[in-house]
Amino acid sequence: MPDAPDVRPYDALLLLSFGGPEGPADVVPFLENVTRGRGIPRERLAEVGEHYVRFGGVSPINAQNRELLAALRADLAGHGVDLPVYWGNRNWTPLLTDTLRELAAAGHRRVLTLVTSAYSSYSGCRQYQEDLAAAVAALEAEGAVAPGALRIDRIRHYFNHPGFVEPMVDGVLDALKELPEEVRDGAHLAFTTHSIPTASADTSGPAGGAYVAQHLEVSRLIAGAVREATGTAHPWELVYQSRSGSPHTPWLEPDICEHLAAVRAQGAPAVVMAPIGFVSDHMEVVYDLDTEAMARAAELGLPAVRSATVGTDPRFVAGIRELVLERAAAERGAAPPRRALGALGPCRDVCPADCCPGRARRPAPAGEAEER
Ligand SMILES: CC1=C(CCC(=O)O)c2cc3nc(cc4[nH]c(cc5[nH]c(cc1n2)c(C)c5CCC(=O)O)c(CCC(=O)O)c4C)C(CCC(=O)O)=C3C
Ligand SMILES: [Fe+2]
Repeated sequence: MPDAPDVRPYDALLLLSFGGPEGPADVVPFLENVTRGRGIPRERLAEVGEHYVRFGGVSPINAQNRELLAALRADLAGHGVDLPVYWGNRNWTPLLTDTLRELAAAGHRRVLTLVTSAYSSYSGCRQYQEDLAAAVAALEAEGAVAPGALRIDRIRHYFNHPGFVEPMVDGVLDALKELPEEVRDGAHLAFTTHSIPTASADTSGPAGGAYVAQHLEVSRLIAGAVREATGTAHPWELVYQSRSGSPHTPWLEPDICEHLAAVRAQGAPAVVMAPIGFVSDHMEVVYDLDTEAMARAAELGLPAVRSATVGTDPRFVAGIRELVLERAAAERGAAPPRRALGALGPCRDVCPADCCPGRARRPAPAGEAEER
């Protein structure tokens, strides 16, 4: 076996995710955790609660994270990477603070984090950093770690890493094959992601506008690769789903369901919905797309298929390993190769302090203001 890859300075890897209910009794407290202080209308909460209830009160997200955890552990072990992998969530058990307490008790002090969101936005990036800072502060306050002793970093955004994009290209190719042959070549590609308030989209990333720019880049990369593989230039568009918040606040549009009607009216013979905004088939995918948008497509008489998320695709898991080793090398002062597809280039390792602002400023982890 070749020498074990150098993971210094890190001594643990943390999978940080959203969390979801695991039974009917969890649904309301979970939604309360998600929406605390966020002014989500009651009707919207009741409606989203219904989506969970339809699935027996169980979100698929936790099982999917357990699978990702197992796949990561197997991949790291198979490549001699000596890093224990822990898992914690923002909104449901295992809660981040409990995971970090356990990890700290096991003696770990330099933690690298993988967040289950590939893009820059308040919800997908800064809010997770705030969660980490709050959890560390709680552990310091209870005396579980000395002040400043537990240091947590995050791997760079991976939306344009080949390990994320390539499995989705194959997913779209597979989805096209599921369509009846006579509508396949004319099929439109609808790349979908979570809608967010336009105000958050405008201020996302170091220079603003990163959320949409990054999704457009991934859409373009996938559409280009599909064209290369099939010889057909499928029309495509980036659209949004899972809008929440007050109807008076502008959120990114068009919604996938409106888009389906629009392309139907334009004469599209079929649609592939590609949920590029998500890393696994959690509730936003199985309800908002597979249930709601599919029903809309059926109503419109529009043949539609949904392509796969990356899930535990071995290329995605290997890509995470590569990003972990890349970041470790960078922390040791080396200049590792930083693979990224397309024109945007690799994201920086550490967000500037004014990146993806939320409503109220909360402290993010130490070192976030560093430029790299
Ligand atoms: C950008 C983004 C991602 C992708 C990045 C990432 O993965 O983080 C994401 C993921 C997810 N969102 C999820 C669930 C929910 N999101 C909500 C509410 C909101 N999401 C927002 C944005 C995002 N959300 C926003 C701006 C709100 C408004 C309230 C607020 O400003 O925070 C609500 C409240 C009810 C509602 O209004 O829908 C729920 C229940 C689940 C779990 C699914 C499961 O259980 O399987 C996942 C993975
Ligand atoms: Fe969400």
